[in-house]
Amino acid sequence: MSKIGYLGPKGTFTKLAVDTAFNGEEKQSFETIPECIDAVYENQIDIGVVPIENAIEGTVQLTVDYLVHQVRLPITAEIVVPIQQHFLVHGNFTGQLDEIQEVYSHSHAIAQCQQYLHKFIPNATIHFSSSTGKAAEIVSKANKPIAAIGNKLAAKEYDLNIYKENIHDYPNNHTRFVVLSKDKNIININHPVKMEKTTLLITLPSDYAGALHQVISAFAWRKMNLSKIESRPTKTGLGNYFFIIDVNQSLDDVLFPSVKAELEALGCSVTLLGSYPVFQMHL
Ligand SMILES: O=C(O)C(=O)Cc1ccccc1
Repeated sequence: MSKIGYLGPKGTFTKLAVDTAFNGEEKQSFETIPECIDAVYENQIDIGVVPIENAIEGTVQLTVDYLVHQVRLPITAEIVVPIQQHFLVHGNFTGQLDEIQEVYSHSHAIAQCQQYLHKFIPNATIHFSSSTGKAAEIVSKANKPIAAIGNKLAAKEYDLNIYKENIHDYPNNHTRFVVLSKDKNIININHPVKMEKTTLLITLPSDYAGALHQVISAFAWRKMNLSKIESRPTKTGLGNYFFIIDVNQSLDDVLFPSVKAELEALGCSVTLLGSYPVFQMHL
């Protein structure tokens, strides 16, 4: 039986993702994304699950940067989960919304509910917490009118009332979670595979006109479909970037080696971050 770590504490969306995708396994919560990734690296756990991208707010930069710059672990699966954000208050709170002085949540959850916060409690102070579960924990222990943004599991785990359901600004809210493990054979997710994907990290040669165009062309003329391309600073100086590219197919012996050779001939470096199945969850 594998030991699975996740961004906790109890009641996070990551925990919901883990509970839906894996059953029966031993689970351990971590307060931060780097702690969870480190634990896989140091073999304290076999599998780590952390958020990587939200449909409304975009990439979870901490996850990408930690995986690229600090601890390289293969992505061995992706779990996509629908996200519903609720406004959670302490059970003792019976007052009006405008009495709420502070709102706690993960920065992505706050960003997903920007319009609701702006419209209904524009004067509340926003506090960012390491996760939505942590925010719910803080509210459960507080003795003043504060609120958290989180899911139904958090309301249940911390005995909070759902003051208002579905406060996220856009209806089609989903988050992608990456499954990280040294051994891809231990991943046992009994759900239909939606698609196969490969994630590459590409660094361009500096000062080379049209380099990005040529990189994209290498995939285009091979009819390799890209579902994401994102630039991030290399952290070596202003204006230096690497690209993370998601290709909608699994690693093979023909197309990927030839793309790699073509890009390397241009002076690019190409690193594989993972080739993995994508599972779409329905909660
Ligand atoms: O904080 C959580 O519950 C997480 O798992 C991270 C997150 C935050 C907001 C939306 C999706 C995932």
